[in-house]
Amino acid sequence: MEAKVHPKFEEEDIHLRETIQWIEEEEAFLQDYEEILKGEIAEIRKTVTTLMDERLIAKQQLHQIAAKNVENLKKIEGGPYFGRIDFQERNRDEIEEIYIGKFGLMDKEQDIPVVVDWRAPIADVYYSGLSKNVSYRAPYGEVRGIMHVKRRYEIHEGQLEQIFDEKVSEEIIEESLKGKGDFLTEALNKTTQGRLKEIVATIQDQQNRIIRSEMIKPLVVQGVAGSGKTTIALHRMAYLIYNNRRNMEEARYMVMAPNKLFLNYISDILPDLGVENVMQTTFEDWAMKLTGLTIDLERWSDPINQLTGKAAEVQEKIKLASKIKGSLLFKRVIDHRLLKLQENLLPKEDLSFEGIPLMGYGTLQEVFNTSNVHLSIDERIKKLQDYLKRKFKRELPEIRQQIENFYQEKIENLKGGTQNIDEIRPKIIEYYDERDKKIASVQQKLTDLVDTYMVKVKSVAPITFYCSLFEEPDEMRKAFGSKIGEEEIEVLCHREAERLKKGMLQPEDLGPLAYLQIRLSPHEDKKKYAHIVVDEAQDFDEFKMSILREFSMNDSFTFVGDLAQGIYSYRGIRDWKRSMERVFPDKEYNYHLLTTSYRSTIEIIELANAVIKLCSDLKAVLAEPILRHGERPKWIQCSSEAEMIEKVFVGIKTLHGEGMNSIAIICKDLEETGKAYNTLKEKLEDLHLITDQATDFQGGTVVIPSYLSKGLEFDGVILWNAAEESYTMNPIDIKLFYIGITRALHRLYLYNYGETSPVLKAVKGYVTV
Ligand SMILES: Nc1ncnc2c1ncn2[C@@H]1O[C@H](COP(=O)(O)OP(=O)(O)OP(=O)(O)O)[C@@H](O)[C@H]1O
Repeated sequence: MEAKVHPKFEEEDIHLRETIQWIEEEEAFLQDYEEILKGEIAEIRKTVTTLMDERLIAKQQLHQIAAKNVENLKKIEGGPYFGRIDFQERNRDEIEEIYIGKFGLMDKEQDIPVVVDWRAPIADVYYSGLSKNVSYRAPYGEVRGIMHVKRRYEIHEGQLEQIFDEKVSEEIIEESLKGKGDFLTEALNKTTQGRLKEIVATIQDQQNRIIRSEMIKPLVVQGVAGSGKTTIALHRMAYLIYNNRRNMEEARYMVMAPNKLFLNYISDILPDLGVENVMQTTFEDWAMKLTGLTIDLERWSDPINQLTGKAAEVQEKIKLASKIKGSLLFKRVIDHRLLKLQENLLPKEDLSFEGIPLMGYGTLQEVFNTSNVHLSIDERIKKLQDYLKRKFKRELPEIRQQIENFYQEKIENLKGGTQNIDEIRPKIIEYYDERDKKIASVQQKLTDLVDTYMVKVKSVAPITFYCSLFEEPDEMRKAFGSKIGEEEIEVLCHREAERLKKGMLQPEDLGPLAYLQIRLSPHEDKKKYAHIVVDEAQDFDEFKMSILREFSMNDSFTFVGDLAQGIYSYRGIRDWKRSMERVFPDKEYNYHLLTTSYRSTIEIIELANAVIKLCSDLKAVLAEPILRHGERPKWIQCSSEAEMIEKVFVGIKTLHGEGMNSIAIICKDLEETGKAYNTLKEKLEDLHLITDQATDFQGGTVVIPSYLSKGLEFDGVILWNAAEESYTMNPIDIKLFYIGITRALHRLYLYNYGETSPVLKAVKGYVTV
C-alpha cells in the first residue's frame, strides 16, 4: 500500500529519517577517519624504506576497510533496509523490532544493530514464510520465538514509498506465490537494465532455504528457465562468504559460468552484495591458467555451430569425441595409464653402497606405489628422494658399522694368512686409511647415490602423456570398444593423435589436460576453494565435475542448471542423480527442484511449457508462473524474407514504444545471427551483434544466437525466422527454441517466412496469429 496511508506511516517515516541521519553521521565520521589515516600513511612513507613495513601495511589495511565501509554506506543511504520483523524470543517479554537490509549496520557505542544484514541468522525468519511461530539457527543453537509483524518497504532516494504488511498466522503456512500480487509482482513488472540484479528484498521461501543450505554438502538446483537459479547461486555465495568471513578470504570462492558474456552479465550482483574478490571464470580460462597452455579460443565457435548444417554422420563423430572426453570412463583410462606410468617410472636397479645392499628395487617400487598417493607424480618423486636421503642418514651408524666390519674382516683375513705382522703392517694401515676415508665421506656419497638414482626418473609432461593416450590406443579400445566399436575407437584415436601431433589443441582437451596437470605436477590450488558455484551446470560433464572436486576443500558446491536447456546433453548431464552418484559416490548431496518461473509472464510460460513438452529426450518439468499477466506471444507469419525484415522493424518499434529497454533478436545459430545483424544494422542504430567472442553485455537491442542467450533475459524477444529448416522436431532444436522464447520477460514475437517450424505449428494454440 502507498506508505502515506499506512497506519504506522509516521512512526516508520521517523525511523527511516533517523536511520539515514545515523548513516550520514557514520559516513562523515569514517571519511574524517580516512583522511587521518591518509595523513598517517604519508608520514610513515617518509620514514620507511620498504613498502613491506608492518606499520604501513596495518594503516593501509585500516584505510581500505574504512573506504569500503564508506562505499557500502553510500550504496544504502537512499534505502537502508527493505524489511522488518518484530520478534519475541521464547520466554522473554521484550519484542525486538528488527530492520533488515542489504548490509548490516552496528551502532558500536550503544552496541545495538541499526540494520541487520540479510545474511544474518535472524534474517532467516523474515524469508521463511508467514507462520507466527518461528525459529532460526544461531551459532549457539536454535532460537524459537514469535514473529508479530512482517513488513516490507519500498524506499526510493530516502523516501518511504510503499509499505506492505504481510499477515502472519498461527498456522504453519507456506507463502503462496501464485496469489501474491503485491511486493514481488511489483518487482517483476519492472523492465530490465540489461544486467542481472540482486533480489535481497524479495527472496522467496524455497530460494532462501537453498541460499542457506549447509555448506559442506554438494548442492544441485534443477530449475525451470527463469526460476532464479543464477541469482540464488550468487546470493548463496554472498551468504556463505558473509558467514565464514572471519576464517576464509573471498579469493577462496569461485564462480564458473559458460562464457565471458555471461560472466559480464552477472558481474554486478556480487559487488552489489558487497563481495568483490571472488574468482569468476569459465572452465576453459581456468584450465588454461592451471595448465599454462593457451588455446586461441577466438578460433573456436560453439559446438552447436559445428553441428548445424553437417551431415548426420559428421555430427555423430563430433559428438562422440566430446562424449568420450567428458566421461568418467575416460578419466578411468587416464588413471589406469597413470598407474602404469607409476609402475615403470623407477629405474629397475637395487640401491647399494660399496657392496652393502641398501634397498632393493622391489622395496623401492613398493614405497613409491604406496606413499603419498594423494600427491602428484612429480611431488611423489621428490618425496621418495627426500625419504631415501632421510632413511640412509638415519641408518648411517649401521652403515658405518658395516664398513668397519668389512675392513675388520679384511684385516683379520690378512692377519690369519701370516705370522709376520711387520710384513702386513703397511697393508693394514692402508686398510685403516681407506676405511676412515669411507666412513668420513659416506654421508655425502649416499646423498650422491640417491641423487644419481633419482636423476634417472624422468617426469612426464601432461601434454606428452595426453598424446600417448591416443597414440597407443589399447586402453581406449578396451574401455570404449564394446560400446562404440573397436574400429571406430581406433579411427577416433588416430584422428586425435594426428591433430595433437600438429599442436592443435581444442577447448575440449582442456578438461583432461587440467586433470593430468594435477596428477603429474604439483599444484598449489588443489583443495583451495571453500565453495564453487557452477552455473549452467547441465552443460558441464562428469569428468569436469570430478576435476573441480580436486580443487574443493570440502566438496562444497552449488551446481545450478536446467536439463530442459541441455543442448549439449550428448556430452553433458542428463540425469542429476546419476551424475551426482557417479561423481560423488562417497557423499550425500542436497537436491532442490525449482518450478516457479519469475522471469516471464503467464502467457509466455504457457507457450514455453507447450514447447518443452514436445521434447522426446526428457521428462520435462513444467514451469509454474506467478500471477503476472501480459500480452499473448505473437506469431507473425510472412510470405518472404523481405516482408519478415520489414515486420521485424515494426515489431522493434512497437517494443520501444512500450518502454522495453532491452530487446533480443534471437537466431538459431551463428551464421543466421550474422546475416540478421547485417540486414538489420542499416536501419537500426545502436544494434549490437553478439557472437562467441563477445565479452561485454550492455543490454539495448542485440542480435544473438539462441545458445548464447542462455542465462540472459530481455524485456522483449523477437524469435528470428522460426522456419522448418531452423527448428525441426529434433530435441536440440526444440531446446534451442525453448531457450530463445524463455528469455523474454514481457513480450515475445515469433517471425517466420516460408514453411513454418513444426515446433511452432505444434504450439500455435498458445500464440496470437
Ligand atoms: N525472488 C525473486 N524476486 C525477484 N526477482 C526474482 C526472484 N527470483 C528470481 N527473480 C528474477 O527472475 C529472473 C530470472 O532469474 P535467473 O536469471 O537467476 O533465473 P535462471 O533460473 O538462472 O534462468 P535461466 O535458466 O533462464 O538461466 C531474474 O530477473 C531475477 O531477478
